[in-house]
Amino acid sequence: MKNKSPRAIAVKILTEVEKGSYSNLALNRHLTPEIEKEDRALITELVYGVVKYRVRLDYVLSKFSKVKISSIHPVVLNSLRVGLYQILFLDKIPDYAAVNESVNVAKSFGKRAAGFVNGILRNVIRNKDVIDYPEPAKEPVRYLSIYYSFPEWMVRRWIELFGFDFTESLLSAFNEKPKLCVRVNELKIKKDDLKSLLNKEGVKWSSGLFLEEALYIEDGPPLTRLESFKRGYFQPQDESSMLVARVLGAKGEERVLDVAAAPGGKTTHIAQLMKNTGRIHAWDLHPHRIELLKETCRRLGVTIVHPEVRDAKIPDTKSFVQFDKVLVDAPCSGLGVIRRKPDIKWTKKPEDVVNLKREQFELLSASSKYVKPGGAIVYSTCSIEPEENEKVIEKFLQENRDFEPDDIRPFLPKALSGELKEPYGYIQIYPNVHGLDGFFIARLIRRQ
Ligand SMILES: C[S@@+](CC[C@H](N)C(=O)[O-])C[C@H]1O[C@@H](n2cnc3c(N)ncnc32)[C@H](O)[C@@H]1O
Repeated sequence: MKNKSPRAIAVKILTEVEKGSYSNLALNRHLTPEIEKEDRALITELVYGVVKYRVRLDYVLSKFSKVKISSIHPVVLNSLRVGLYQILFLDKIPDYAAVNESVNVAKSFGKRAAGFVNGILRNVIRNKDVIDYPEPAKEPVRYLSIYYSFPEWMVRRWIELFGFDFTESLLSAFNEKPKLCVRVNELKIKKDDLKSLLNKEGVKWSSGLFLEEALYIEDGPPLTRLESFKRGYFQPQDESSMLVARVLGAKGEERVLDVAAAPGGKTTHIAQLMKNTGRIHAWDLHPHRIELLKETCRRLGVTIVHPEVRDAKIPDTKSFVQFDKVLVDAPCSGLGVIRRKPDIKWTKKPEDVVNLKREQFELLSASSKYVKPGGAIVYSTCSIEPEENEKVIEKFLQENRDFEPDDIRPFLPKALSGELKEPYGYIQIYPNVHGLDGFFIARLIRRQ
Protein backbone atom coordinates (compact mmCIF):
# COMPACT_ATOMS: atom_id res chain seq x y z
CA MET A 1 0.00 0.00 0.00
CA LYS A 2 1.79 3.19 -1.16
CA ASN A 3 -0.82 5.64 0.13
CA LYS A 4 0.84 7.80 2.84
CA SER A 5 -2.30 9.52 4.14
CA PRO A 6 -2.75 9.27 7.94
CA ARG A 7 -5.80 7.00 7.43
CA ALA A 8 -3.81 4.67 5.15
CA ILE A 9 -1.02 4.48 7.72
CA ALA A 10 -3.57 3.78 10.46
CA VAL A 11 -5.11 0.97 8.38
CA LYS A 12 -1.67 -0.53 7.76
CA ILE A 13 -0.86 -0.45 11.49
CA LEU A 14 -4.25 -1.96 12.40
CA THR A 15 -3.76 -4.77 9.91
CA GLU A 16 -0.38 -5.53 11.55
CA VAL A 17 -2.00 -5.43 14.99
CA GLU A 18 -4.52 -8.01 13.82
CA LYS A 19 -1.64 -10.26 12.84
CA GLY A 20 -0.26 -10.08 16.40
CA SER A 21 1.75 -6.82 16.71
CA TYR A 22 1.21 -4.67 19.81
CA SER A 23 -0.36 -1.37 18.80
CA ASN A 24 2.20 0.78 20.68
CA LEU A 25 5.12 -1.02 19.00
CA ALA A 26 3.50 -0.88 15.55
CA LEU A 27 2.82 2.84 16.08
CA ASN A 28 6.46 3.45 17.05
CA ARG A 29 7.59 1.65 13.90
CA HIS A 30 5.38 3.69 11.57
CA LEU A 31 5.40 7.13 13.21
CA THR A 32 8.61 8.25 11.55
CA PRO A 33 9.97 11.72 12.38
CA GLU A 34 8.95 13.21 9.00
CA ILE A 35 5.25 12.72 9.83
CA GLU A 36 3.73 16.04 10.99
CA LYS A 37 2.59 16.45 14.62
CA GLU A 38 -1.13 16.69 13.71
CA ASP A 39 -0.93 13.59 11.52
CA ARG A 40 0.89 11.64 14.26
CA ALA A 41 -1.86 12.58 16.69
CA LEU A 42 -4.59 11.52 14.23
CA ILE A 43 -2.92 8.19 13.40
CA THR A 44 -2.47 7.43 17.12
CA GLU A 45 -6.09 8.36 17.86
CA LEU A 46 -7.40 6.19 15.00
CA VAL A 47 -5.29 3.17 15.91
CA TYR A 48 -6.08 3.23 19.64
CA GLY A 49 -9.71 4.13 18.92
CA VAL A 50 -10.25 1.17 16.59
CA VAL A 51 -8.35 -1.25 18.87
CA LYS A 52 -10.43 -0.04 21.82
CA TYR A 53 -13.85 -0.05 20.14
CA ARG A 54 -13.43 -3.01 17.77
CA VAL A 55 -16.43 -5.00 19.06
CA ARG A 56 -18.79 -2.02 18.85
CA LEU A 57 -17.52 -0.98 15.43
CA ASP A 58 -17.96 -4.52 14.05
CA TYR A 59 -21.42 -4.76 15.61
CA VAL A 60 -22.51 -1.56 13.83
CA LEU A 61 -20.88 -2.64 10.56
CA SER A 62 -22.64 -6.00 10.74
CA LYS A 63 -25.97 -4.15 10.82
CA PHE A 64 -25.18 -2.46 7.51
CA SER A 65 -23.13 -5.03 5.61
CA LYS A 66 -24.61 -7.88 3.59
CA VAL A 67 -21.18 -9.56 3.67
CA LYS A 68 -20.24 -11.29 6.94
CA ILE A 69 -17.61 -9.27 8.85
CA SER A 70 -15.30 -12.30 9.04
CA SER A 71 -15.37 -12.58 5.22
CA ILE A 72 -14.24 -9.00 4.52
CA HIS A 73 -10.56 -8.58 3.56
CA PRO A 74 -8.62 -7.22 6.61
CA VAL A 75 -7.47 -4.04 4.82
CA VAL A 76 -11.00 -3.25 3.58
CA LEU A 77 -12.43 -4.07 7.03
CA ASN A 78 -9.91 -1.79 8.75
CA SER A 79 -10.72 1.02 6.27
CA LEU A 80 -14.37 0.60 7.28
CA ARG A 81 -13.51 0.55 11.00
CA VAL A 82 -11.33 3.67 10.69
CA GLY A 83 -14.11 5.50 8.81
CA LEU A 84 -16.78 4.35 11.25
CA TYR A 85 -14.69 5.29 14.30
CA GLN A 86 -14.45 8.86 13.00
CA ILE A 87 -18.19 9.00 12.27
CA LEU A 88 -19.20 7.69 15.71
CA PHE A 89 -16.51 9.18 17.96
CA LEU A 90 -14.68 12.11 16.35
CA ASP A 91 -16.95 15.14 16.09
CA LYS A 92 -14.06 17.31 14.84
CA ILE A 93 -13.94 15.34 11.55
CA PRO A 94 -16.83 15.92 9.10
CA ASP A 95 -18.60 12.67 8.16
CA TYR A 96 -18.02 13.17 4.41
CA ALA A 97 -14.25 13.52 4.97
CA ALA A 98 -14.20 10.29 7.01
CA VAL A 99 -16.01 8.46 4.19
CA ASN A 100 -13.86 9.86 1.37
CA GLU A 101 -10.61 9.01 3.13
CA SER A 102 -11.69 5.41 3.84
CA VAL A 103 -12.88 5.03 0.24
CA ASN A 104 -9.46 6.24 -0.96
CA VAL A 105 -7.69 3.66 1.19
CA ALA A 106 -10.00 0.87 -0.05
CA LYS A 107 -9.39 1.93 -3.68
CA SER A 108 -6.05 0.10 -3.59
CA PHE A 109 -8.24 -3.03 -3.60
CA GLY A 110 -10.17 -1.96 -6.66
CA LYS A 111 -13.38 -0.15 -7.52
CA ARG A 112 -15.66 -2.77 -5.96
CA ALA A 113 -13.99 -2.52 -2.55
CA ALA A 114 -14.19 1.30 -2.73
CA GLY A 115 -17.89 1.14 -3.64
CA PHE A 116 -18.55 -1.33 -0.82
CA VAL A 117 -16.89 0.95 1.78
CA ASN A 118 -18.65 4.03 0.39
CA GLY A 119 -22.09 2.35 0.47
CA ILE A 120 -21.80 1.07 4.04
CA LEU A 121 -20.38 4.27 5.57
CA ARG A 122 -22.97 6.51 3.85
CA ASN A 123 -25.72 4.23 5.08
CA VAL A 124 -24.34 4.45 8.65
CA ILE A 125 -24.30 8.27 8.46
CA ARG A 126 -27.99 8.32 7.50
CA ASN A 127 -28.92 5.97 10.37
CA LYS A 128 -26.33 6.56 13.09
CA ASP A 129 -28.83 8.02 15.56
CA VAL A 130 -31.10 4.98 15.46
CA ILE A 131 -28.61 2.12 15.87
CA ASP A 132 -30.07 -0.60 18.14
CA TYR A 133 -27.86 -1.98 20.89
CA PRO A 134 -28.85 -4.97 23.08
CA GLU A 135 -31.07 -3.97 26.04
CA PRO A 136 -29.07 -3.66 29.30
CA ALA A 137 -31.89 -5.12 31.43
CA LYS A 138 -32.38 -8.17 29.21
CA GLU A 139 -28.81 -8.89 28.13
CA PRO A 140 -26.47 -7.05 30.55
CA VAL A 141 -23.28 -8.89 29.55
CA ARG A 142 -23.91 -8.61 25.81
CA TYR A 143 -24.90 -4.95 26.11
CA LEU A 144 -21.78 -3.93 28.08
CA SER A 145 -19.56 -6.09 25.89
CA ILE A 146 -20.80 -4.49 22.66
CA TYR A 147 -21.39 -0.92 23.77
CA TYR A 148 -18.08 -0.52 25.63
CA SER A 149 -16.29 -3.08 23.46
CA PHE A 150 -14.87 -5.62 25.91
CA PRO A 151 -14.65 -9.42 25.68
CA GLU A 152 -17.68 -11.06 27.26
CA TRP A 153 -15.55 -13.04 29.73
CA MET A 154 -14.14 -9.85 31.26
CA VAL A 155 -17.57 -8.26 31.52
CA ARG A 156 -19.10 -11.39 33.09
CA ARG A 157 -16.25 -11.65 35.60
CA TRP A 158 -16.53 -7.99 36.65
CA ILE A 159 -20.34 -8.05 36.93
CA GLU A 160 -19.98 -11.03 39.28
CA LEU A 161 -17.30 -9.24 41.31
CA PHE A 162 -18.54 -5.66 41.32
CA GLY A 163 -22.17 -5.59 40.08
CA PHE A 164 -23.56 -3.99 36.90
CA ASP A 165 -23.27 -0.27 37.77
CA PHE A 166 -19.67 -0.38 38.96
CA THR A 167 -18.72 -2.50 35.95
CA GLU A 168 -20.30 -0.02 33.57
CA SER A 169 -18.38 2.90 35.11
CA LEU A 170 -15.18 0.78 35.11
CA LEU A 171 -15.52 -0.02 31.39
CA SER A 172 -16.24 3.60 30.59
CA ALA A 173 -13.13 4.73 32.54
CA PHE A 174 -10.98 2.09 30.80
CA ASN A 175 -12.04 3.59 27.45
CA GLU A 176 -10.99 7.11 28.40
CA LYS A 177 -7.76 8.48 27.00
CA PRO A 178 -5.33 8.77 29.95
CA LYS A 179 -3.06 11.75 30.28
CA LEU A 180 0.63 11.08 30.26
CA CYS A 181 2.03 11.33 33.77
CA VAL A 182 5.66 11.95 34.72
CA ARG A 183 7.61 11.84 37.96
CA VAL A 184 9.85 14.80 38.71
CA ASN A 185 13.36 13.46 39.36
CA GLU A 186 14.12 15.46 42.47
CA LEU A 187 17.65 13.98 42.51
CA LYS A 188 18.45 16.28 39.58
CA ILE A 189 16.02 19.19 39.59
CA LYS A 190 13.55 21.02 41.84
CA LYS A 191 9.95 20.67 40.82
CA ASP A 192 9.45 24.41 40.21
CA ASP A 193 12.57 24.55 38.04
CA LEU A 194 11.29 21.63 35.95
CA LYS A 195 7.94 23.37 35.52
CA SER A 196 9.68 26.51 34.19
CA LEU A 197 11.87 24.43 31.89
CA LEU A 198 8.85 22.55 30.51
CA ASN A 199 7.15 25.89 29.85
CA LYS A 200 10.20 26.95 27.83
CA GLU A 201 10.16 23.66 25.91
CA GLY A 202 6.53 24.26 24.90
CA VAL A 203 5.04 21.61 27.20
CA LYS A 204 1.68 22.25 28.88
CA TRP A 205 1.47 20.48 32.24
CA SER A 206 -0.83 20.23 35.26
CA SER A 207 -0.25 19.10 38.83
CA GLY A 208 -0.56 15.51 40.09
CA LEU A 209 -3.90 14.35 41.50
CA PHE A 210 -2.40 12.89 44.70
CA LEU A 211 1.39 13.14 44.79
CA GLU A 212 3.64 16.18 44.72
CA GLU A 213 6.26 14.45 42.52
CA ALA A 214 3.66 13.79 39.78
CA LEU A 215 2.97 16.09 36.81
CA TYR A 216 0.48 15.50 33.98
CA ILE A 217 1.50 16.40 30.43
CA GLU A 218 -1.39 18.12 28.68
CA ASP A 219 0.27 18.95 25.37
CA GLY A 220 3.65 19.44 23.72
CA PRO A 221 6.34 17.72 21.66
CA PRO A 222 7.06 13.97 22.07
CA LEU A 223 8.58 13.67 25.55
CA THR A 224 11.64 11.63 24.65
CA ARG A 225 12.80 14.39 22.28
CA LEU A 226 12.88 16.99 25.07
CA GLU A 227 16.19 18.13 26.50
CA SER A 228 14.62 17.87 29.98
CA PHE A 229 13.96 14.16 29.35
CA LYS A 230 17.42 13.49 27.94
CA ARG A 231 18.97 15.18 30.98
CA GLY A 232 16.97 12.89 33.27
CA TYR A 233 14.83 15.57 34.91
CA PHE A 234 11.72 13.38 34.79
CA GLN A 235 10.55 9.82 34.26
CA PRO A 236 7.23 8.84 32.59
CA GLN A 237 5.24 6.91 35.24
CA ASP A 238 1.58 6.74 36.26
CA GLU A 239 0.69 8.14 39.66
CA SER A 240 -0.67 4.83 40.93
CA SER A 241 2.67 3.21 40.13
CA MET A 242 4.36 6.00 42.12
CA LEU A 243 2.33 5.02 45.17
CA VAL A 244 4.27 1.74 45.34
CA ALA A 245 7.62 3.32 46.28
CA ARG A 246 5.79 5.56 48.75
CA VAL A 247 4.20 2.52 50.44
CA LEU A 248 7.57 0.72 50.54
CA GLY A 249 8.79 3.65 52.65
CA ALA A 250 12.52 2.91 52.29
CA LYS A 251 14.81 5.37 54.05
CA GLY A 252 18.33 6.49 53.18
CA GLU A 253 21.05 4.02 54.21
CA GLU A 254 18.68 1.03 54.16
CA ARG A 255 19.20 -2.14 52.11
CA VAL A 256 16.41 -2.69 49.62
CA LEU A 257 15.68 -5.59 47.28
CA ASP A 258 13.47 -5.10 44.22
CA VAL A 259 12.95 -8.61 42.83
CA ALA A 260 11.09 -7.78 39.59
CA ALA A 261 12.62 -4.43 38.88
CA ALA A 262 12.92 -3.79 35.15
CA PRO A 263 12.56 -1.41 33.37
CA GLY A 264 13.13 0.44 36.63
CA GLY A 265 10.31 2.96 37.09
CA LYS A 266 9.77 1.98 40.71
CA THR A 267 13.43 1.17 41.49
CA THR A 268 14.50 4.68 40.51
CA HIS A 269 11.61 6.23 42.44
CA ILE A 270 12.68 4.26 45.54
CA ALA A 271 16.23 5.58 45.00
CA GLN A 272 14.84 9.11 44.75
CA LEU A 273 12.96 8.75 48.05
CA MET A 274 16.15 7.32 49.63
CA LYS A 275 17.99 10.44 48.34
CA ASN A 276 20.36 8.16 46.43
CA THR A 277 21.89 6.77 49.64
CA GLY A 278 21.88 3.16 50.90
CA ARG A 279 21.73 0.24 48.46
CA ILE A 280 19.10 -1.24 46.15
CA HIS A 281 19.52 -4.70 44.64
CA ALA A 282 17.45 -4.81 41.47
CA TRP A 283 16.74 -8.22 39.92
CA ASP A 284 14.92 -9.20 36.78
CA LEU A 285 14.60 -12.38 34.78
CA HIS A 286 15.28 -10.80 31.39
CA PRO A 287 18.73 -9.46 30.36
CA HIS A 288 17.32 -6.97 27.83
CA ARG A 289 15.04 -5.53 30.50
CA ILE A 290 17.97 -5.20 32.93
CA GLU A 291 19.76 -3.20 30.20
CA LEU A 292 16.74 -0.85 30.08
CA LEU A 293 16.90 -0.50 33.86
CA LYS A 294 20.61 0.38 33.71
CA GLU A 295 19.89 3.01 31.07
CA THR A 296 17.07 4.50 33.18
CA CYS A 297 19.39 4.67 36.22
CA ARG A 298 22.11 6.33 34.12
CA ARG A 299 19.75 8.94 32.69
CA LEU A 300 18.20 9.73 36.08
CA GLY A 301 21.57 9.89 37.87
CA VAL A 302 20.71 7.01 40.25
CA THR A 303 23.89 5.40 41.54
CA ILE A 304 22.78 3.13 44.42
CA VAL A 305 21.21 0.41 42.25
CA HIS A 306 22.96 -2.95 41.74
CA PRO A 307 21.21 -4.64 38.81
CA GLU A 308 21.39 -8.39 38.30
CA VAL A 309 19.77 -10.82 35.87
CA ARG A 310 18.19 -13.36 38.24
CA ASP A 311 15.18 -15.61 38.62
CA ALA A 312 13.80 -14.44 41.96
CA LYS A 313 12.12 -17.82 42.48
CA ILE A 314 15.51 -19.52 42.80
CA PRO A 315 16.65 -19.02 46.43
CA ASP A 316 19.82 -17.03 47.11
CA THR A 317 20.42 -18.33 50.63
CA LYS A 318 23.26 -15.94 51.44
CA SER A 319 20.83 -13.02 51.01
CA PHE A 320 18.14 -14.44 53.35
CA VAL A 321 17.03 -11.98 56.11
CA GLN A 322 19.43 -9.34 54.77
CA PHE A 323 17.01 -6.64 53.56
CA ASP A 324 15.11 -3.90 55.37
CA LYS A 325 12.61 -3.56 52.52
CA VAL A 326 11.66 -5.94 49.71
CA LEU A 327 9.48 -5.05 46.74
CA VAL A 328 7.64 -7.65 44.65
CA ASP A 329 6.12 -5.77 41.70
CA ALA A 330 4.79 -8.99 40.26
CA PRO A 331 4.17 -9.90 36.62
CA CYS A 332 0.38 -9.72 36.24
CA SER A 333 -2.52 -9.75 33.80
CA GLY A 334 -2.33 -5.96 33.43
CA LEU A 335 -6.12 -5.75 33.53
CA GLY A 336 -5.80 -2.53 35.55
CA VAL A 337 -4.02 -0.61 32.80
CA ILE A 338 -6.34 -1.18 29.84
CA ARG A 339 -6.80 2.56 29.31
CA ARG A 340 -3.06 2.81 28.55
CA LYS A 341 -2.77 -0.55 26.72
CA PRO A 342 -6.09 -1.31 25.01
CA ASP A 343 -4.61 -4.42 23.28
CA ILE A 344 -4.96 -6.13 26.69
CA LYS A 345 -8.69 -6.39 26.02
CA TRP A 346 -8.00 -8.90 23.27
CA THR A 347 -4.67 -10.46 24.18
CA LYS A 348 -5.55 -11.70 27.69
CA LYS A 349 -7.51 -14.88 28.32
CA PRO A 350 -9.41 -15.98 31.45
CA GLU A 351 -6.81 -18.67 32.15
CA ASP A 352 -4.08 -16.00 32.39
CA VAL A 353 -5.47 -14.82 35.73
CA VAL A 354 -5.53 -18.39 37.07
CA ASN A 355 -2.01 -19.22 35.85
CA LEU A 356 -0.57 -15.95 37.13
CA LYS A 357 -1.85 -16.28 40.68
CA ARG A 358 0.32 -19.39 41.19
CA GLU A 359 3.37 -17.58 39.79
CA GLN A 360 2.66 -14.49 41.90
CA PHE A 361 2.27 -16.53 45.09
CA GLU A 362 5.56 -18.36 44.44
CA LEU A 363 7.37 -15.09 43.75
CA LEU A 364 6.02 -13.49 46.94
CA SER A 365 6.87 -16.58 49.03
CA ALA A 366 10.41 -16.81 47.64
CA SER A 367 11.01 -13.07 48.08
CA SER A 368 9.75 -12.99 51.67
CA LYS A 369 12.82 -15.00 52.76
CA TYR A 370 15.01 -11.93 52.18
CA VAL A 371 13.19 -9.69 54.66
CA LYS A 372 14.86 -8.97 58.01
CA PRO A 373 12.77 -9.45 61.17
CA GLY A 374 10.95 -6.12 61.61
CA GLY A 375 11.43 -5.36 57.89
CA ALA A 376 8.68 -4.88 55.32
CA ILE A 377 7.69 -6.52 52.05
CA VAL A 378 5.44 -4.74 49.54
CA TYR A 379 3.52 -6.72 46.93
CA SER A 380 2.02 -4.84 43.97
CA THR A 381 0.33 -5.53 40.62
CA CYS A 382 -1.28 -3.40 37.93
CA SER A 383 -4.35 -5.61 38.16
CA ILE A 384 -7.81 -5.27 39.71
CA GLU A 385 -8.41 -9.04 39.96
CA PRO A 386 -8.76 -10.30 43.56
CA GLU A 387 -7.14 -13.65 42.61
CA GLU A 388 -3.92 -11.81 41.70
CA ASN A 389 -4.14 -9.45 44.66
CA GLU A 390 -5.80 -9.88 48.05
CA LYS A 391 -6.22 -13.66 47.55
CA VAL A 392 -2.44 -14.00 47.04
CA ILE A 393 -1.86 -12.00 50.22
CA GLU A 394 -4.45 -13.99 52.23
CA LYS A 395 -2.90 -17.32 51.20
CA PHE A 396 0.59 -16.02 51.95
CA LEU A 397 -0.42 -14.82 55.44
CA GLN A 398 -2.10 -18.15 56.19
CA GLU A 399 1.09 -20.03 55.34
CA ASN A 400 3.58 -17.56 56.82
CA ARG A 401 2.65 -16.79 60.41
CA ASP A 402 5.83 -14.73 60.86
CA PHE A 403 4.30 -12.02 58.62
CA GLU A 404 1.39 -9.69 59.39
CA PRO A 405 -0.39 -6.95 57.43
CA ASP A 406 0.93 -3.46 58.12
CA ASP A 407 -1.14 -0.28 58.32
CA ILE A 408 -0.34 1.47 55.03
CA ARG A 409 -2.27 4.66 55.79
CA PRO A 410 0.76 6.66 56.97
CA PHE A 411 2.42 6.05 53.59
CA LEU A 412 -0.50 7.26 51.48
CA PRO A 413 -1.84 10.72 50.72
CA LYS A 414 -4.84 11.52 52.97
CA ALA A 415 -7.24 11.55 50.04
CA LEU A 416 -6.55 7.83 49.57
CA SER A 417 -5.92 6.55 53.11
CA GLY A 418 -9.33 7.74 54.31
CA GLU A 419 -11.20 5.09 52.34
CA LEU A 420 -9.29 2.04 53.66
CA LYS A 421 -10.83 -0.63 55.87
CA GLU A 422 -9.27 -2.65 58.70
CA PRO A 423 -6.63 -4.10 58.88
CA TYR A 424 -5.50 -1.35 56.48
CA GLY A 425 -2.91 -3.64 54.92
CA TYR A 426 -3.60 -2.94 51.27
CA ILE A 427 -5.15 -0.55 48.78
CA GLN A 428 -6.87 -1.29 45.47
CA ILE A 429 -6.88 1.59 43.00
CA TYR A 430 -9.58 1.71 40.29
CA PRO A 431 -9.58 4.07 37.28
CA ASN A 432 -13.28 4.87 37.70
CA VAL A 433 -12.88 5.68 41.41
CA HIS A 434 -9.46 7.35 41.57
CA GLY A 435 -8.79 8.49 37.99
CA LEU A 436 -5.52 6.46 37.98
CA ASP A 437 -4.41 3.16 36.48
CA GLY A 438 -5.80 0.13 38.31
CA PHE A 439 -3.22 -0.99 40.88
CA PHE A 440 -2.98 -3.14 44.00
CA ILE A 441 -0.46 -2.47 46.78
CA ALA A 442 -0.07 -4.48 50.01
CA ARG A 443 2.47 -4.02 52.82
CA LEU A 444 3.44 -6.83 55.20
CA ILE A 445 5.80 -6.79 58.16
CA ARG A 446 8.00 -9.65 59.32
CA ARG A 447 7.53 -10.09 63.04
CA GLN A 448 10.62 -9.46 65.21
C1 LIG B 1 5.44 -5.58 36.40
S1 LIG B 1 6.97 -5.80 35.67
C2 LIG B 1 8.02 -4.86 36.71
C3 LIG B 1 7.98 -3.38 36.45
C4 LIG B 1 9.02 -2.62 37.27
N1 LIG B 1 8.92 -2.91 38.68
C5 LIG B 1 8.94 -1.14 37.06
O1 LIG B 1 8.33 -0.43 37.88
O2 LIG B 1 9.49 -0.65 36.07
C6 LIG B 1 7.37 -7.42 36.19
C7 LIG B 1 8.80 -7.83 35.89
O3 LIG B 1 9.02 -9.10 36.49
C8 LIG B 1 10.01 -9.77 35.76
N2 LIG B 1 9.96 -11.18 36.19
C9 LIG B 1 9.03 -12.11 35.90
N3 LIG B 1 9.30 -13.27 36.54
C10 LIG B 1 10.43 -13.05 37.26
C11 LIG B 1 11.23 -13.86 38.13
N4 LIG B 1 10.91 -15.12 38.38
N5 LIG B 1 12.31 -13.31 38.69
C12 LIG B 1 12.67 -12.02 38.44
N6 LIG B 1 11.95 -11.21 37.62
C13 LIG B 1 10.85 -11.72 37.05
C14 LIG B 1 9.61 -9.47 34.32
O4 LIG B 1 10.70 -9.62 33.46
C15 LIG B 1 9.14 -8.02 34.42
O5 LIG B 1 10.18 -7.15 34.08
